[in-house]
Amino acid sequence: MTEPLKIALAGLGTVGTGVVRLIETNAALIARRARRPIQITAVSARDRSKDRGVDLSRYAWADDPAELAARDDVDVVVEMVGGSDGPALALARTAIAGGKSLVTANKAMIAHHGLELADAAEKTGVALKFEAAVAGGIPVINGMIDGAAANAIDRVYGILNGTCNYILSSMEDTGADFADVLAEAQRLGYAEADPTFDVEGIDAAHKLSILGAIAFGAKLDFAGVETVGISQVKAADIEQAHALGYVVRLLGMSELERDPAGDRLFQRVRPYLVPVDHPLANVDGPTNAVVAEGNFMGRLLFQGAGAGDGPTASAVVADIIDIARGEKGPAFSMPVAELQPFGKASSGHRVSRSYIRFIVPDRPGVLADITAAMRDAGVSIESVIQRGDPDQDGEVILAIVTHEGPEACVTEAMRILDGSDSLTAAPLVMQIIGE
Ligand SMILES: NC(=O)C1=CN([C@@H]2O[C@H](COP(=O)(O)OP(=O)(O)OC[C@H]3O[C@@H](n4cnc5c(N)ncnc54)[C@H](O)[C@@H]3O)[C@@H](O)[C@H]2O)C=CC1
Ligand SMILES: N[C@@H](CC=O)C(=O)O
Ligand code: NA
Repeated sequence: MTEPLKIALAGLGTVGTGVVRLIETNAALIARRARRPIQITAVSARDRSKDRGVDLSRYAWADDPAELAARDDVDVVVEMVGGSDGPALALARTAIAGGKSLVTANKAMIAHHGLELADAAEKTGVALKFEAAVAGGIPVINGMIDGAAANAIDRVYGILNGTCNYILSSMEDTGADFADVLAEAQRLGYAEADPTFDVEGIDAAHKLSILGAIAFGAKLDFAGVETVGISQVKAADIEQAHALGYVVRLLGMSELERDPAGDRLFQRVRPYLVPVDHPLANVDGPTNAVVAEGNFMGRLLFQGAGAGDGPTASAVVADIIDIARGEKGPAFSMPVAELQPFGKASSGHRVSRSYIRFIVPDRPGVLADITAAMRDAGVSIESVIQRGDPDQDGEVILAIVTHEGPEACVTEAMRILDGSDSLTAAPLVMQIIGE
């Protein structure tokens, strides 16, 4: 019998418990595919006595996850604790330095420290793998590194956060309140420990920066992602979008802008209006979808569960199986030293149609102030929609759809209106994506 691959699991929450259940349920199948058994030897979490619905009595227990990296009966450390720094990073560094391969689901840690960890893994000759960190159960990292390896990729974009997609599509279907849907996403195990990371777009930005590094061979640049979340999106925006033939989706968009003076990387996460007949418009619930455009393959669409215990565990165990088969390729598809430090492309010169929602007092002159700001900034208006009566505070929602034009002009119009007494809240701008 071939020697088993011995693994230690740090973190036994949604993902960690899913991994135990998957490895136990599919042990024989996994052993055949991995060409050797996968054996859990030790586990660690905060609370030993908690009932997780899985039997942990066969595995050694460590109160401190860092102890796992020092054990002789561990070949691979699997980090499912979370957090960009703290115990997760300490464990990752110690494991790699000690010659153990690392599998992690932690996009925050990879977005902040992935290059350092990948470099260390190259030096010690171990594997660093993080398929679960981007789009949960969808094999998008493997797909980009292996399946799309022959292509120059110019653009990669999609729905990268299951919690936000669950919130937006539930609000759309049921008219439910933002806070109630978020609480349900937390109960189902989709949300981050701090759900601000989900709703403010930070989690999607972590994933987008990782994806961009792999797709373009770029030096990972999380700080370069322009990030806006969904916390300002109101039920009225979703209704309005629907009336116009769109749905609202939080998208991550990453594009390599070719320029003889030096290519630049555009990275942005924000809510967009997506036409109802676009493939991303039908992506509902915690489902994620990633579109990659390559010069020979054309447009590739990956779609599947982006969050939750089973799908995420599936991605974690796929990485473990790859390691069992001897796969140790560079974490970001090429050695860290070869990744390109592209400059940051700004969004200002990008051309799009925009939806701009204002909350205004119900009095004469307000519309004139707004349209004057648009005129002065060079924004051409396609339609103005005021729906319904003023609410109990005497406020009215006013939505403007612009013609196609440079985004910098919309930004300038918002600057002119900043602090105006014709607005009672900051406006919300959402770009409208094309086909
Ligand atoms: N829940 C999901 O659908 C997905 C989660 N992820 C990532 O997987 C990782 C884990 O996520 P979840 O399982 O959802 O989190 P969770 O909160 O359900 O579980 C975290 C586990 O880590 C342990 N832990 C936390 N702090 C610790 C500490 N200081 N020392 C020892 N143990 C500690 C907890 O006891 C718990 O067992 C995170 O990096 C998350 O971003 C990735 C993809 C999907
Ligand atoms: N909180 C994340 C979990 C998976 O990455 C999400 O909602 O997508
Ligand atoms: Na994935």
